[in-house]
Amino acid sequence: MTTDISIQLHGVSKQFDEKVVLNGITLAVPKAQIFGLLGPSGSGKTTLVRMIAGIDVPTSGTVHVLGQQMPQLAMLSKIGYMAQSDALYAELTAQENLEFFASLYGLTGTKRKQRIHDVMELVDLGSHLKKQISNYSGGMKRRLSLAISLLHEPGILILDEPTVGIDPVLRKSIWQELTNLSQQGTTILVTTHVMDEADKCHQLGMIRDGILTAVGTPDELKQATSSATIEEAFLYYGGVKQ
Ligand SMILES: Nc1ncnc2c1ncn2[C@@H]1O[C@H](COP(=O)(O)OP(=O)(O)OP(=O)(O)O)[C@@H](O)[C@H]1O
Repeated sequence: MTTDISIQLHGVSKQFDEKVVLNGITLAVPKAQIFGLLGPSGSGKTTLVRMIAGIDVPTSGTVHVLGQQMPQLAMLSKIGYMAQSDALYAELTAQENLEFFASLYGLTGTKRKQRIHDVMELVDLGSHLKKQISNYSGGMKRRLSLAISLLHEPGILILDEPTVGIDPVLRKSIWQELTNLSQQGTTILVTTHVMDEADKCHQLGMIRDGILTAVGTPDELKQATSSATIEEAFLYYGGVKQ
């Protein structure tokens, strides 16, 4: 495996009982790239990112992250994962949630304090640190989940629809930060339904019924489908446009 590939999948399939959800996915994501996964609801995006994060295992095929076969406990500290549903402790404050995750990642002392401050500023929740999560809105919970995934400065960031419920102004600054992180060497895998976000990715993978139907830069996918926009290309690969 070449060292400049951060995420490598070979023939990854996943079956739940009789149902084939992913079918033979082979994919390589280079280091420092923002790779977007696009596909209709139920096409298998979450199932795929969960296997890359090491939370689930393929029925067949292999997943390597930074050259290590997944799942692997030692990779926990190298991966930031933001799931679609927020994994937060509702009865605790934001600060207590952040401190819990920081301790999982071995962050202590001044460094922990600094990181908590930095990630909360980034998601514009700096003034809500002491608030109990049960009093957070849906969008605030999403932002806190994103902050937690960034806490330990992971080399691999896996974000499952990170900007759902986040207003356009903050969405823009979050994407600016994702671009900065990728420029500093972070590899980012993101699922999205938002087309202007898809356009900001270096490469896109289109998934339909568990099959990776196309991979390329936004411009390549537009050209290949004679589409003026990514939305049109998405509809083509999603099977809507004839
Ligand atoms: N644990 C499970 N057991 C059985 N079926 C499952 C399980 N997890 C996912 N599925 C099925 O796998 C398919 C793909 O689901 P997945 O959540 O990966 O899709 P998705 O592309 O992320 O959808 P969305 O965009 O709506 O989030 C769906 O039909 C779903 O019902």
